Amino acid sequence: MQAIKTAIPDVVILEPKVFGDERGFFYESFNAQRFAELTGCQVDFVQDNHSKSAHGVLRGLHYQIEQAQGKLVRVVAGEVYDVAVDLRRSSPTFGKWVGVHLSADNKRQLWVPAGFAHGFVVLSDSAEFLYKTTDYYAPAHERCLMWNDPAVGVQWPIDFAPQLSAKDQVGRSLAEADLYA
Ligand SMILES: Cc1cn([C@H]2C[C@H](O)[C@@H](COP(=O)(O)OP(=O)(O)O[C@H]3O[C@H](C)C(=O)[C@H](O)[C@H]3O)O2)c(=O)[nH]c1=O
Repeated sequence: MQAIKTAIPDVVILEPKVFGDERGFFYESFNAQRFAELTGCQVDFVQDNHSKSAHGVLRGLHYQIEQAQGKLVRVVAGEVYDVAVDLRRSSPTFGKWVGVHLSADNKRQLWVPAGFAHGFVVLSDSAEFLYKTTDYYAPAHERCLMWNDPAVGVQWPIDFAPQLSAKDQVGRSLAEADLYA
């Protein structure tokens, strides 16, 4: 597993070492010691999530204002464009975003620490999205940052209107959103 830096120092792409042979492939999708070495974070993941979405679905941009979740995300079928937005007021990269293509083919993962809004749009016919979180789901604390706030300016690689849940259709702008310290 190796780490690839992004424009936001705390957000790290992890690229596993894949062992291929005539049977197929093997790779360690998570190793706590290696994760800590590569991210500098000592975390305990408490929940695994798995979602499947059709082409053009955009889930996000979500965060929990209390019980903030760090997320280690990956795609095991298809391809998504995955985005993290820094919502930490005290951060030098407050309001900045990073995006990365995650796919079953590239096997890349993205570490999104607590303090960020997170989401993705599906670029393949469908995508299966797996992720670990550092705190439990807390719906009362869930918030949604609008996916297309010009003040954030995420450059989603789509030329169509994404399919959004009712909740995601009424996301807040950065100016109105609840933020972290
Ligand atoms: C997130 C979550 C949801 N649920 C239930 C609540 C709903 O009945 C159903 C679908 O929830 P929702 O529409 O919020 O799912 P997503 O739109 O995929 O939400 C996720 O979207 C982006 C990608 C994120 O980063 C978050 O992890 C998460 O907010 O699953 C649970 O039971 N536990 C959970 O941890």
